[in-house]
Amino acid sequence: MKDTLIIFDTTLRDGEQSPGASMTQDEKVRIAKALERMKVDVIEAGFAAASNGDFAAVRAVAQCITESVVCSLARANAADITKAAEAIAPAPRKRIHTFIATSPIHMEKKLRMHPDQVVQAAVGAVKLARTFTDDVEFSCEDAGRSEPDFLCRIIEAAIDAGARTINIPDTVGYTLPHMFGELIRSLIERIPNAHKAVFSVHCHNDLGLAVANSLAAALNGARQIECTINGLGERAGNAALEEIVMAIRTRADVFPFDTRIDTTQIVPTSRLVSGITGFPVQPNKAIVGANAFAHESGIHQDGVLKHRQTYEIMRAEDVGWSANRLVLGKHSGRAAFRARLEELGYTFKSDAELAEAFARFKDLADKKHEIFDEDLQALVSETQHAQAHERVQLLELEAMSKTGVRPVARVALLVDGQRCEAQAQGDGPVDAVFAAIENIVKTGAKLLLFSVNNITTGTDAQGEVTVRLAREGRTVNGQGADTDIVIASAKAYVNAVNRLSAASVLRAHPQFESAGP
Ligand SMILES: CC(=O)SCCNC(=O)CCNC(=O)[C@H](O)C(C)(C)COP(=O)(O)OP(=O)(O)OC[C@H]1O[C@@H](n2cnc3c(N)ncnc32)[C@H](O)[C@@H]1OP(=O)(O)O
Ligand SMILES: CC(C)C(=O)C(=O)O
Repeated sequence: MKDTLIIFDTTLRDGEQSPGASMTQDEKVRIAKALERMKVDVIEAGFAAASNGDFAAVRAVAQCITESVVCSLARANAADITKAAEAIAPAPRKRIHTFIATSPIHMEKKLRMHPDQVVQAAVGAVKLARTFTDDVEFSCEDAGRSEPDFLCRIIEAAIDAGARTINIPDTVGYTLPHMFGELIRSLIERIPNAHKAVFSVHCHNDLGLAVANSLAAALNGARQIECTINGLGERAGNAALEEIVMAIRTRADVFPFDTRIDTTQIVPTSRLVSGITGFPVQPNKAIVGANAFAHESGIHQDGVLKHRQTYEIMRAEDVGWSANRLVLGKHSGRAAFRARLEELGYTFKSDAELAEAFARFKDLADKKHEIFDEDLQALVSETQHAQAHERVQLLELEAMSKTGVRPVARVALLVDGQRCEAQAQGDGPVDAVFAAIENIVKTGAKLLLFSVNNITTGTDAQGEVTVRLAREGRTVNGQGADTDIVIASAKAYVNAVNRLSAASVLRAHPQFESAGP
């Protein structure tokens, strides 16, 4: 019988610390539900003391998650811990995760505390957290650059104070796998009460070693790994959940433990997180990249056709992709469309939602001869997202580009049920389209990012556009997909406008309220 490795997902907390990845409460709840479906053991829902919005989001997650443990991060002080306890209170299974830095540089330069004060703060924090829940985790921030003797001292004290999980973060991604593994092994061996706690690791990817360091730690006794979907996280990100889980599953001959993760949920969850944050997954990303199970060269294709395992170490279906190339086109019907999407892990909430997605699929099939899984996933997340927020809809778009003439665009939108039209010139067709939309919705928002990715290959590929808008301290990402990138851009802009509206920013904006013909 193998040990169980606890998967602690921090997409909603450390993942959200990726610059530009902030999520609304509703989006966090959708991600938390997907994580629960995937059977993640612990969901770090946020940092309750960070803001009222973070508090409300942690609470909303705590109200709807029943199987996974819901956790909030808290500094080692009473105010943060009390807020965390209040936010997670509705969850049937709850954890407070308190932390303080233990490296000489952090203690001296950042906290400006003597090591004795740091130990005292850690003990006080753990004791206070234990008055709210038995499930308390303590992290030694920047453990990767901390002195092992001091780590032993503070961890022993934290366990005595009641911590049941001890997390050893490599906060700045500085360690190397053999060193980090050795650190974990020696801590477990040297700390007399180590057997009373689960040892955990939280690795950052500054040198691209987060997954390798996490696995080295687990091979040396850690039994919890903290990770995020698509490896999102502060700076270069955290260890990617999908890589950790699939390395352990695929190399079961090496790892004396397994996780409880339902791996078929990996790809749908990755797509959901990418759609919500606006961070595209690079095509060659392990497990969840569009090319992760694609074979391009003849010798490889020949090998795979004769015997799949010649070039595949995992089955695409096991992580939520399809093994066979999807053959869906303009002659397909609703039943095949729905069945294919169900195989991909999507369910439709209503017949209306299915009908809308199917209509979009037919439009797309008219324009491109091959529809891939990624096209379908983009199409469905667009439909589901549109239904959640659609206050503004794109009805018509005409953009004109001609050498020597300033591009001009005309758009027609449906704003709260009213048809509105406008036209504008711009430096390019996309600029003109954005200006025309702004002439109607008048958000005054600042465009922070515009990026185009092709979802599949070929000149008839769908372009997936991400637009980031900022207004009154609120930043949102909008996404749109189409074979025509000007239309995809307009959809993305309208999507972002809807998100601003959903975030209440525009409700208070009189010009938006009065937008009309
Ligand atoms: C490694 C990590 O990922 S840790 C998590 C990082 N995540 C975040 O910081 C996101 C949420 N943070 C926030 O919203 C804000 O930083 C808040 C609300 C927590 C604090 O805001 P402010 O009170 O304005 O403080 P500010 O962020 O400027 O500075 C942090 C303060 O916390 C102290 N601090 C940092 N870590 C800890 C800790 N673990 N325990 C106790 N105090 C700490 C710092 O020394 C500093 O104190 P000082 O103001 O007395 O110098
Ligand atoms: C708070 C801890 C776990 C953290 O995020 C880090 O050290 O990177």
